[in-house]
Amino acid sequence: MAYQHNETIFALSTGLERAAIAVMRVSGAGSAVLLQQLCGTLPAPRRAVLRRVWRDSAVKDNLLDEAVVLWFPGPESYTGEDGFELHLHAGPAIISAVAEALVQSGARPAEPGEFTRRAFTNGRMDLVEAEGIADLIAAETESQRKLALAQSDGALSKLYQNWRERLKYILAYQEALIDFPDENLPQETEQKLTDEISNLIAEMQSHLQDGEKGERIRRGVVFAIAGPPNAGKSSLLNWLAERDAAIVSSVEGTTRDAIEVGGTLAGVRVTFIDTAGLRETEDIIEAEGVRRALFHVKHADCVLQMFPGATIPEEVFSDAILIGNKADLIPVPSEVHGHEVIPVSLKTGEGLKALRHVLERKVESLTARLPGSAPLLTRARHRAGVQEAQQSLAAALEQQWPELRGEEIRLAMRALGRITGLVGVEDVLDAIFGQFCIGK
Ligand SMILES: Nc1nc2c(c(=O)[nH]1)N(C=O)[C@@H](CNc1ccc(C(=O)N[C@@H](CCC(=O)O)C(=O)O)cc1)CN2
Ligand SMILES: Nc1nc2c(ncn2[C@@H]2O[C@H](COP(=O)(O)OP(=O)(O)OP(=O)(O)O)[C@@H](O)[C@H]2O)c(=O)[nH]1
Ligand SMILES: [Mg+2]
Repeated sequence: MAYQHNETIFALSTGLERAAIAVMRVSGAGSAVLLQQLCGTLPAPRRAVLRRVWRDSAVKDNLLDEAVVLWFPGPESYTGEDGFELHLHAGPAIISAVAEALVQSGARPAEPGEFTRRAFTNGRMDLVEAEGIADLIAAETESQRKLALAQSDGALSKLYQNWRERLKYILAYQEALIDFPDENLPQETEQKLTDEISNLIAEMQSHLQDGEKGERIRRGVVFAIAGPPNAGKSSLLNWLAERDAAIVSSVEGTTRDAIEVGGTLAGVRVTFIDTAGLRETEDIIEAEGVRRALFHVKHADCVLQMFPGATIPEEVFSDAILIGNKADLIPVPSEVHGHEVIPVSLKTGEGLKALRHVLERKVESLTARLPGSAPLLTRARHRAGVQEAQQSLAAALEQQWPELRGEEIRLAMRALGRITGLVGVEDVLDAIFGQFCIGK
């Protein structure tokens, strides 16, 4: 898509559901003329004022609304361009009349993420911060909110920038080695460079090995509920979901499709997946259900492995919490193959409070961080970039020739620069900003 900066764009930046106030946001070079046309003289920068909004204020043609108006002259604005906001009464007729007036005066509706894309292009924020803003808008839980706020505020960007800056220094010394081969830099300096590269590799390693906590907080912790038919898996899902999400029946093999339900535990987004009862079966549809169940067992962050009463499972899945159900009917063993069992009854409710407690602790341990620890990795895109940088640095250490070593360091810098959007990112911008909502 050819990118036009001079076009003036507008969008409704508040939710589409019925609300009292609607914020119409405008950005671009034509903003001053547009605002004067609608509301008369320009208000003081960044001050909220009450104004009448006209289709054409000069001739007092067609009063559209009385609104709170904000004028944001560039570059001290969100996008870095001239812009303004109309805080309108949220009547659909008002919103469409104002939108029509804006279009008639040459503005066009913004594309998803276009305001933030302009902010990025105008150097108001980097790509990692822009992604943080998208996450902030999507955040549904406390942990998502905190993670996104730190990222949109530049904490993660600083980490990547710091690595890149340090590589720049290393490269400068490397270049000195290349340019003045005779004036051999002291052995000590060479050792320092090698040490610093090793330090960076180690720092990147600990960032990459954060147990995917950031990614988990973003997408949610996934629990798969698995076990033999009739164990009470769907009953458990319904209890967790607080609604009748899955069919419960005494017929073995009731559940076939995997049924996903979202929720919040300990301030963290979670997904519970109910699956088909695991057994050998001739029924091809049920067999497909079992195949899918095993897929979820393999990919979940934690398996809630359920068995009914005394029917002890032969194997315990890795990362599993063992739940012995139907404690009202049959005594449940307190451990299986050395693993602790949580006895519950989905019928009487016994043990469920203790189970919720165990799940909350599990979620906490899967996402917890030490206070003051380095920012978490949040996206596969960043992970790929850091991995690439780390591989280039490992290759740099292998190189004997300063020229080739310098080349590897440059590749590492490039990989980091792509994460924050400093270099070579045109190809990813459409994909990144296309995921934003309109009006952001
Ligand atoms: N009404 C309204 N609320 C909003 C936004 C908005 O655009 N409009 N935001 C949009 O995302 C967020 C706040 N972010 C903003 C970031 C920068 C500027 C801005 O004008 N910055 C100038 C001036 C700063 C100042 O007044 O000191 C600057 O940084 O130079 C405004 C909002 C959340 N709330
Ligand atoms: N007595 C008793 N019955 C239960 C309990 N939990 C579930 N049941 C019953 O056990 C039967 C099976 O429950 P489901 O939740 O459908 O079991 P499931 O594991 O999803 O079974 P499949 O989908 O066939 O794999 C139903 O009749 C439930 O009412 C319990 O704690 N005690
Ligand atoms: Mg079921």
